[in-house]
Amino acid sequence: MPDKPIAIASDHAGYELKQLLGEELERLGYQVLDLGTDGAGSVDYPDYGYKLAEAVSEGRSDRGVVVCGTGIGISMAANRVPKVRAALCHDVTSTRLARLHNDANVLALGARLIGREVAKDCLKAFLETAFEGGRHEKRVAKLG
Ligand SMILES: O=C(CO)[C@H](O)[C@H](O)[C@H](O)COP(=O)(O)O
Repeated sequence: MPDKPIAIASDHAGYELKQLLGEELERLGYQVLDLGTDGAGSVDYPDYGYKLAEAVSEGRSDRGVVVCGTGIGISMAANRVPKVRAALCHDVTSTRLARLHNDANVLALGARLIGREVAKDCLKAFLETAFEGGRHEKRVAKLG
């Protein structure tokens, strides 16, 4: 298990799935850093995308999960923060490849697009798949 917690954040559209994934993380034995939102009331996804990305960029967490309705807006926000590589994934294959090839440190999910079981499978793949390195090292380095 990592020393640092897994950070999670969402807007209102992703709130329910974020809660579910937080519970799943705890069930799997991970520490969780929940950065909100804290209910189903309408909020703005950039606020939570930035908040989580800053926690990863500053080293308070090595991995994070962000959720909004589609995963698009919150991943756009997260990717504006230095050292963050957020990958919007819809299935286990894209999630595995985001780790293997891109060394993604943030998983973005769309709560209105994927089911709960797929989301949990993506979460597990995100946490359990190592970066492949090799030819991918210099490409990831070019992302800054
Ligand atoms: O940012 C998004 C789209 O890229 C998210 O899906 C938001 O959750 C969505 O836009 C929120 O929509 P709502 O109608 O305000 O619930």
